Amino acid sequence: MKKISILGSTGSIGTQTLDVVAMHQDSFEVDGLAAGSNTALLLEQVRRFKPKRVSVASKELADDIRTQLPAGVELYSGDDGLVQIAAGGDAEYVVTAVMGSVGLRSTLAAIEAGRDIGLANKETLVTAGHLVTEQVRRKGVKLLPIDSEHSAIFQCLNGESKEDIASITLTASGGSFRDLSREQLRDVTLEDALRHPNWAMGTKITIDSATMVNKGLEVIEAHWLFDLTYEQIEVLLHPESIIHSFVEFRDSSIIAQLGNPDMRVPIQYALTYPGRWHSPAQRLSLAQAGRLTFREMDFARYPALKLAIECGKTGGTATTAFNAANEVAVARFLRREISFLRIEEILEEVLGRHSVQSDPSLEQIEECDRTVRALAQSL
Ligand SMILES: NC(=O)C1=CN([C@@H]2O[C@H](COP(=O)(O)OP(=O)(O)OC[C@H]3O[C@@H](n4cnc5c(N)ncnc54)[C@H](OP(=O)(O)O)[C@@H]3O)[C@@H](O)[C@H]2O)C=CC1
Ligand SMILES: CC(=O)[C@@H](O)[C@H](O)COP(=O)(O)O
Ligand SMILES: [Mn+2]
Repeated sequence: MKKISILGSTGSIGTQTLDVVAMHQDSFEVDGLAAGSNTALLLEQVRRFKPKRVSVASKELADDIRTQLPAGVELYSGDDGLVQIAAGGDAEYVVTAVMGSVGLRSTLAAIEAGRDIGLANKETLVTAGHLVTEQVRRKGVKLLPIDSEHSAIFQCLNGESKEDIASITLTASGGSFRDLSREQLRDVTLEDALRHPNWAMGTKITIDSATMVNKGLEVIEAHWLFDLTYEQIEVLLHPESIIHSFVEFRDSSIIAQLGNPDMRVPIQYALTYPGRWHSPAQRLSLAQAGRLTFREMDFARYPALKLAIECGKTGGTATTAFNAANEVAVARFLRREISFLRIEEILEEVLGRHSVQSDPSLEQIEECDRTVRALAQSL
């Protein structure tokens, strides 16, 4: 029995993690669940998976559900609530699946408590990768990637030595607007942007895929997870999302990981590593797929990807600022306050004004995150 807690249990990754748990009920016990504001779904999850502790985004939401929880279930709220689910109780493994840098403190708390991490919350590594990876090393815990590209790279590197890696390539679907020119992006709607061609995901990451910010965040995530230089990390357009990513070694061999786009596979692998268990995912038939296609990444078409990689190379608070500005810009687009192209403009404007601090402490990261959010909201 592996005891796990899930931060963001009501989201796309959170619910799919519980699908995996439900499929292997004799192997997992759910200790804690943290949700945001979807209390109806959280209560359903409580009835089904019987966690000992739960958390919601605010005290008001906690007050709403207090009387509906079974006796004995501990109830927490807010950012401290997330930390309680991450580091309290006796889970040995924490899945971090909240959206955004709000997940940073709870991820650090889970690592400090000696828990292995299944990491979906890529913003945590983008905003403070040096703090997270340093703490992982110090505590000797496992940091297992859930993001499909990083799970693919992790699988390709199994048993290989780091010195033999020439480069890794993250594949990109191209997102909802991959067949549109920049000119055509002027008039796109929120509904269009939310129609990802291959993956059903939360709203924020779906918009990030359309701007190609998602791939930028993933390049930075890969830098921290695999300790590679930015020069070793490449990006390739692959509209079918069948090859999830690949590694080229110094002898020119390439090892890739393939599968139908279904997040339950990388989620399960992160939970069962190094084991491979039966999964409900539909098997990939290459004969049926017929052909796989690739296009070189067009950095002029996707300027936010270029900017993200530049921030990664700069380091320090540049990636913190990039992430915070993006979270705010995407939230504003989702509220229909700004147009799709304005997201990129806000990123450019914020980064243009940002003074980078190198090797920032947690407090400096949080201060940068706060300041940039205020600026991105005001633009
Ligand atoms: N979806 C996917 O296929 C993939 C996602 N990822 C990454 O995984 C992470 C989650 O993505 P996804 O599942 O799509 O996102 P969703 O928006 O679907 O889910 C986000 C989850 O976080 C919770 N949450 C949001 N804010 C807070 C808060 N302040 N306190 C506590 N909980 C909060 C939400 O709660 P509620 O809904 O109750 O408000 C929800 O459970 C992101 O970092 C994303 O980049 C990576 C690869 C693939
Ligand atoms: C499923 C997953 O890992 C997402 O991050 C996915 O990669 C999004 O696809 P694109 O960013 O390639 O459109
Ligand atoms: Mn991904």
